[in-house]
Amino acid sequence: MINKRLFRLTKGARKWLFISVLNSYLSAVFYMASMLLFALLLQSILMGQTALWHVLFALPVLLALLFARMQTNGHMVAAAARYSNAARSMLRRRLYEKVSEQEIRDRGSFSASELAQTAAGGIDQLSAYFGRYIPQVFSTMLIPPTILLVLGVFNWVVALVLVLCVPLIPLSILVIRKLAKGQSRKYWRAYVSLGERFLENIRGLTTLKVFQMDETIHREMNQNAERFRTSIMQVLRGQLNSITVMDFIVYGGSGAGIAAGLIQASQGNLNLVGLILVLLLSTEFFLPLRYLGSLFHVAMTGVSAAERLFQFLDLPEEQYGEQKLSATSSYRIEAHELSFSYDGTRPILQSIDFEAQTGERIALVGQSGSGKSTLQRLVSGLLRGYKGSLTINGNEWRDLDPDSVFQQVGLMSSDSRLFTATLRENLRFGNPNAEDAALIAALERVNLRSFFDTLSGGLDTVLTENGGNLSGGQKQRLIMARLLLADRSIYLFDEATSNVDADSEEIMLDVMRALAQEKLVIVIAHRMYSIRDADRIYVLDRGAMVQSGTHETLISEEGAYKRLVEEEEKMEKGVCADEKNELGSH
Ligand SMILES: Nc1ncnc2c1ncn2[C@@H]1O[C@H](COP(=O)(O)OP(=O)(O)OP(=O)(O)O)[C@@H](O)[C@H]1O
Repeated sequence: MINKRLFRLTKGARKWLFISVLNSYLSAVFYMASMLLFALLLQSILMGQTALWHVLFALPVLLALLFARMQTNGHMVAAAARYSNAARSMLRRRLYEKVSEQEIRDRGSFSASELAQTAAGGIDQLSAYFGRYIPQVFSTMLIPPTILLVLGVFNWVVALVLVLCVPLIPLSILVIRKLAKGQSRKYWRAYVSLGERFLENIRGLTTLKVFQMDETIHREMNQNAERFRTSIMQVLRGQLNSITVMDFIVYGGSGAGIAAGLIQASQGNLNLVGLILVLLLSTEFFLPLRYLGSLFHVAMTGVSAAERLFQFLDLPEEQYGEQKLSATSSYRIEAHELSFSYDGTRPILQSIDFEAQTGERIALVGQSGSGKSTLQRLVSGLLRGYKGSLTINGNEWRDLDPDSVFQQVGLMSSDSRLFTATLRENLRFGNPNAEDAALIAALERVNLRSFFDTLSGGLDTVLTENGGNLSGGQKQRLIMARLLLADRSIYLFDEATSNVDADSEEIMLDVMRALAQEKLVIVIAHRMYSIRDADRIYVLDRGAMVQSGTHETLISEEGAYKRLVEEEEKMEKGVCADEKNELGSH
């Protein structure tokens, strides 16, 4: 009835659940006490035995009980909301931790938009699960048995009739639950798929327009929306049907209890107070069960969202050590027989030997898919789970605490991002304490000073999403300035200069060369000419390290490096010839 894993997650917040259930129970007790008092008063009125002090005593007590019930109801709702909020923030925190851990590794079948939807809508669906459903399960276990006990004191036959009707409710809940589970899953899948496709299509709208696919996708989106509408209607229909069945059982059951009470009273087995209580409490006996039943659909939808969430949380995790990497002025990275696989089956890197140290500019080259980025990620400490040895200053990477590694390592790739914030805020991601003068000096190092001077807002200029109001070259140079402000000891550049103009590339390459005077710089290059003067070049081929050395030694060997250089030269000649032909034809 309660999803054990979801319930276990709320360990730290159960105090609020206890307070909510306690208040719900007290509220029911106050109600029963007020009904008993009311029944006694009514009996004395009907029997003509009412004295003035009866009324003077009963009225304030009734009012006090009413007030106490109102208060406990308020506390019940507030505590349940706190329980729900605490549970949802725990889930969100766990999800965000996992997302940041999983960012580099395989996210399995989970797209970014599904995760965003789960974090927002999915976890919100659980609001009713934690805030209403779970407290109600416990209240239902406590309140109806207490009412039964009170009625049983007056007449056990009435109590028995009510008890006999009870199994009908869990039975109907079980049937509804079976039917509803499939519907809730379908609803959640339709919801996620609609959101996912919508986000993807909006992001790729220009591409869709260029290929004149926007109309087709529009129609597809309409079909998705219709599927979503149908599944929502199914869930609502199921909910209405189940409420109708519940109502039938609740009012039928309380009718049976009242009928039994009347028969017992007519046979002289139930006094007037007892009869009035049967009339007033029979429906109250069934109401918690009915309310629980009506929450089932909401709860099931939340659980369906949680199932996907748990599948994500259960993806294998990176194992990190706790050893701190001590800060020093010189670092040496060594890999020996280093192998890696993302999924444990397909080898991506095989028996790699590699070394690099402060004061060097090291280049990694190779065909697309040869494993360069994977090696970079291992060296940056983002990926673990490797076989063989990878050390930094003699410390095995897998034993190190990731934060102490990230303090020394700066990584820039072609998909490093800028944020929707001012220029100053974006730069300060690198160093939150940097003064404006330091920010401007960093801009100067990447030759953005003159551009900065043209901005009317200066450092307060707001950048749109991922630097949308900058050119490709300006964006990458700005990201580089941010990295320089971080002042790391080891700099990793993964195709940082791809998609930038020749001028920007030259500026960025100069910065890398200058950095290598006193830092350790490892560059993944897609243009071979840009790393000709590197201290050492490593050549990867299908996950294996096939060559290493300087440009001069490598170009003199018949091997993968020479082939890569020749391919690039051939391509460049081809481009030049095309350009000449084009000019000739004009
Ligand atoms: N997160 C991932 N999960 C599973 N496989 C991955 C993942 N990232 C990369 N791979 C696979 O690992 C192999 C090496 O990829 P990697 O990105 O390291 O190559 P690369 O040499 O940097 O390629 P490119 O020059 O095209 O960027 C590829 O076959 C790729 O499919």
